[in-house]
Amino acid sequence: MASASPRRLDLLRQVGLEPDTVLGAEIDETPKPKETPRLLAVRLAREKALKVAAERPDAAVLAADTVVALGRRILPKAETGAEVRACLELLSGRAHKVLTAVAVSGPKGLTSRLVETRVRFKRLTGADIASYLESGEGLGKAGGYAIQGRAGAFVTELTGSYSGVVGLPLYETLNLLTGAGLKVR
Ligand SMILES: Cc1cn([C@H]2C[C@H](O)[C@@H](COP(=O)(O)OP(=O)(O)OP(=O)(O)O)O2)c(=O)[nH]c1=O
Repeated sequence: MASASPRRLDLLRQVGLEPDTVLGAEIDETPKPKETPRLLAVRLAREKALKVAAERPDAAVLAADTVVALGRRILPKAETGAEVRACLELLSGRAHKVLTAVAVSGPKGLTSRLVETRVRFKRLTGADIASYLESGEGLGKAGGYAIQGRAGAFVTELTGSYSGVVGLPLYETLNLLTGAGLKVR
């Protein structure tokens, strides 16, 4: 598995899969000029899978990438409290999309899937944002929040894949692994 994300590993384990090796794939995640959120997610997932596949030519490699988008606007992976606040202010009271791409490099080559989930947040109060910032949970997360934590209480509607929002859409991942000729129990 080409991921340094403990959440992705937890999701795989949730369905009884245990990767032989877990290796982070460090790549440049900067969007290209005018790149759409969907194309960005797919490109990065594929690049992560290929990078680790080059290091481990005989292994099957699974990678994923999550991008949060408001229309065509890509929200950053929030690295500071100020970025978390800016993301939450944008997401408050509206619907956004979480795009997670999964890529598998296996015996049949490289394949990928894109999973799109629409998430609506309640209108956030100043107190909601302040206490979320204090929790620190939004740091390092695409779009500045993690649905599996306190921000779960901000969600009024979700259409798509919950596991996709957390970082690895399980139904599509299992299908992709099976389609790539890998045996998954
Ligand atoms: C929206 C959202 C994102 N996230 C996380 C999932 C991803 O780990 C992260 C998005 O960044 P990614 O670049 O997709 O992943 P990563 O850098 O954490 O891990 P790796 O590339 O090694 O696989 O945001 C949540 O945990 N919960 C959420 O609700």
